Amino acid sequence: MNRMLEELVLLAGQCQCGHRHYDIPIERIVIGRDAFRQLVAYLRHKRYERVALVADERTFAAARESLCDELENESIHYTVCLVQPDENGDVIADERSIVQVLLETPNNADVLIAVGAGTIHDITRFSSCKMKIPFISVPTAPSVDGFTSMGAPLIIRGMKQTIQVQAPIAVFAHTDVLHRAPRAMIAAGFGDMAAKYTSLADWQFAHWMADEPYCPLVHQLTEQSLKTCVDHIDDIANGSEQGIRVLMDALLQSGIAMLLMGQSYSASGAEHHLSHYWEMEFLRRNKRQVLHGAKVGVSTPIVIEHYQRLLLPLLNGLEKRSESVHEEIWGRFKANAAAIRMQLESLPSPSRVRAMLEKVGEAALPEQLGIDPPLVERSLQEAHRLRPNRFTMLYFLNEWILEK
Ligand SMILES: NC(=O)C1=CN([C@@H]2O[C@H](COP(=O)(O)OP(=O)(O)OC[C@H]3O[C@@H](n4cnc5c(N)ncnc54)[C@H](O)[C@@H]3O)[C@@H](O)[C@H]2O)C=CC1
Ligand SMILES: O=C(CO)COP(=O)(O)O
Ligand code: NI
Repeated sequence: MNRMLEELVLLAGQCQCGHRHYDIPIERIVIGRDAFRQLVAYLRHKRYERVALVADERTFAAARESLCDELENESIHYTVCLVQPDENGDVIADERSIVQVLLETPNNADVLIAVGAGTIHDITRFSSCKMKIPFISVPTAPSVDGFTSMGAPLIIRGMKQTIQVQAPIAVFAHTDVLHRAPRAMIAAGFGDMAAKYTSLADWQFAHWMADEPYCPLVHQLTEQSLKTCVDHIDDIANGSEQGIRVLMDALLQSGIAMLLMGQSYSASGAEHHLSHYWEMEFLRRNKRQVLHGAKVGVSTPIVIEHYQRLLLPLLNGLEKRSESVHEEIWGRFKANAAAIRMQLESLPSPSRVRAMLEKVGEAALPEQLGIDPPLVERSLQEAHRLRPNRFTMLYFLNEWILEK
């Protein structure tokens, strides 16, 4: 794994895309049965004496025995902050959780350790950055690609917004812990990767249409992570050791791809915006949350269907510019029409994506997650507004083609 890290640092250093890539602050990535022993050796090497663990009740239970034994054997002093769930039993990366971590972390802590999945990482990532100390990642489930990124998607006053803060300085993933994670979380990890079909297409589109910063290397790294997951779908579906490892490698690599851009362009397109919209609506309705990867998994074929249904006819009638579309925007669309068509036609069919999701034990349709058709419809019309500076195909359709 560290070879992968070294290669990425080298590749990023040599990249000719013209954008300044963010430095990768991650010094070590360990995925294995001795991850916690190596974590303790790393803490010693860094001379960290005051360590603050951030977890929730479930994630702490998943890692406690092996992790705390190692820390205690080496007499490393640690405190534990167990982030409290909300009224529905969900731990949310919001103001309340952040304040709890800030209150319960000793002022002289040297480092925070996120012991959990996506939510605990985002709370820890944000809190540690504000405390001006580093954080270390201990993933308890291969459920998202956010462990190695620098963005923290937070719910602030009910709105899901992503704030760029910091990446971890090291990742220690214990394979036994990951292996014992609920199957739904492993399936969700696959869902977050399947979402890259549309996030990459949207990113490429935004670059063509609105000069959004773009890097072929970051695109390629993300695409490669997606491909490896698809190639090993049987292993992931079986939850085999090999499958978990492949999935975790892919999630970490996709996270580093985001980190290189300092933004989630490569990993989050309209399918993520739909998911964020649903998440905010569930919070408003006081409904139990649905896993992020499950939501972006089901939204991916919806977005593919939507794009192919609405954009292909536009591409077939390029001479008929509707009055509503700005001349320059239409000009760009026309100039890139062949590439956009190829992009749309190379996406897998919605039924193929749904079959993949079903294979890993993931929901294929939003209804299976309690997301009703009117909510899906509304999100297709409004979710692009959550990220108004991303020129996704959904943004293009809603702002220039459909609403006017
Ligand atoms: N920073 C970034 O770039 C990214 C951030 N995210 C964010 O991550 C969040 C979602 O994270 P998820 O990992 O999907 O869910 P999560 O972190 O909210 O965890 C879901 C539930 O699973 C439990 N859990 C975790 N590990 C467990 C284990 N080993 N055994 C039993 N229970 C366990 C947790 O306690 C929690 O109740 C979203 O807010 C999403 O926006 C997602 C992708 C990228
Ligand atoms: O979930 C993510 C990538 O998988 C991050 O996306 P956002 O930047 O939209 O929060
Ligand atoms: Ni995601």
